[in-house]
Amino acid sequence: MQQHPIARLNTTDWSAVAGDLDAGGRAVLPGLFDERSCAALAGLYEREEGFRSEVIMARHGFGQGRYKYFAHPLPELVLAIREVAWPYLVPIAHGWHQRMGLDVRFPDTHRDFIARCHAAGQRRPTPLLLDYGPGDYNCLHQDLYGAHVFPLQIAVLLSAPGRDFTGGEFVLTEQRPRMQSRPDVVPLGQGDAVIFAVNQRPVRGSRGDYRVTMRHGVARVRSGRRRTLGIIFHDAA
Ligand SMILES: O=C(O)CCC(=O)C(=O)O
Ligand SMILES: [Fe+2]
Repeated sequence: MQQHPIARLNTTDWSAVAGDLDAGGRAVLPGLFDERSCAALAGLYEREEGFRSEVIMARHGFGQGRYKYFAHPLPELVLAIREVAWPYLVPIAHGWHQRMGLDVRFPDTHRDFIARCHAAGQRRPTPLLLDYGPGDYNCLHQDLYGAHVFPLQIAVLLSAPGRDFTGGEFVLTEQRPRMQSRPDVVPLGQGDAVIFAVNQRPVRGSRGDYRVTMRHGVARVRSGRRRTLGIIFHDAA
């Protein structure tokens, strides 16, 4: 039997994750969700209750497709992932902040970070479910929702490529100083999670660290339906 997502987080090789994030601004956790967890989460999209809003992406020029932000109380699994992943991700975030010369440091618990967001007026939950049909896509973007930003986020692919949909690749771009953006397609299977940079990350150069700017998006879905769970650690203004 496959491990529960939380057990899977606790047995992850986080130094390997840190290495991947330092090398390329992203790390894949294969099979974070088993098929049952994927189906349970993806199936929530049709429900009326449990969400604070739905966004039709084309109306805002964000792409084509739709997404729903969860309302409080967040699904238990989403809450648990943020709380359990937090202490593993904070040292990585601190390493990046130190190398980028940013003063911000994060508290020991995610709960305390949320309290910080709330005190600054960032009170709306940001975890979301995304839903794409044939022809849909997600333009390159950054999930910044206010001054308080945790520099890493997680997306979990809930649908099975090849079986549920074709196309719809997860894409990152990296903008290096004075250079054009470099694309990075991240192959994901059903239940795989990708941890990636929200905004900037440090890269080691011959004369010390410099910053690159990351964006993420989704290539056109060719056929079928593709659903994703997005986990952002800061709340929104
Ligand atoms: O659907 C995806 O894979 C991308 C989702 C996304 O933009 C996010 O989780 O912030
Ligand atoms: Fe996003």
